[in-house]
Amino acid sequence: MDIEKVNSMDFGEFVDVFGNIIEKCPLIAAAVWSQRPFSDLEDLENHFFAFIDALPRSGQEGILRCHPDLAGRDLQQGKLTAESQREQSQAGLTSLDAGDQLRLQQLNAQYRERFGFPFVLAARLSDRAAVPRELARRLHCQPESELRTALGEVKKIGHLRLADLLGTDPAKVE
Ligand SMILES: NC(=O)NC1=NC(=O)NC1=O
Repeated sequence: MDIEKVNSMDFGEFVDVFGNIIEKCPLIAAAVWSQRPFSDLEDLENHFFAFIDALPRSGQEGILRCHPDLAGRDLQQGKLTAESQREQSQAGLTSLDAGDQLRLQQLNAQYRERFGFPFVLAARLSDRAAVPRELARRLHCQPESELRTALGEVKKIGHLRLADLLGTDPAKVE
């Protein structure tokens, strides 16, 4: 998909295609649409990220709260979005043994208790051994820096989802 095609989309098509770049936050695509035309695919991505950066803290935390837990209830109940299902499956989270699953649930609960939002990590860049390790590490971070870290992960997830849609090379994950 090239940038001319993106710039030619009407509102409905744009939100249909890009509505889940940020998990369960189609509002962001709805807002970004009105900023077309985009000079290139990176410019499109930067508009998504700029929207997130411009939100008040409540909005940024709201984005994090729209993310399903890794190996959490939505995964167990088959309620994940297609993108999230693919990501969590690629990280090996769909085949954890009972012990690993319980440990992740406990860590997720501790993290949510401490920060007030769920632990978010780009699962496609991780694996079943690294997820609990990274969760346990970040559990001890300060709230301000952890919010920035978590939003950085939201952007990595968004970058990978955009790369899938646009057929671009996902290599540039800063
Ligand atoms: N809490 C999360 O980090 N969720 C997720 N990360 C992903 O990469 N996909 C998810 O659903």
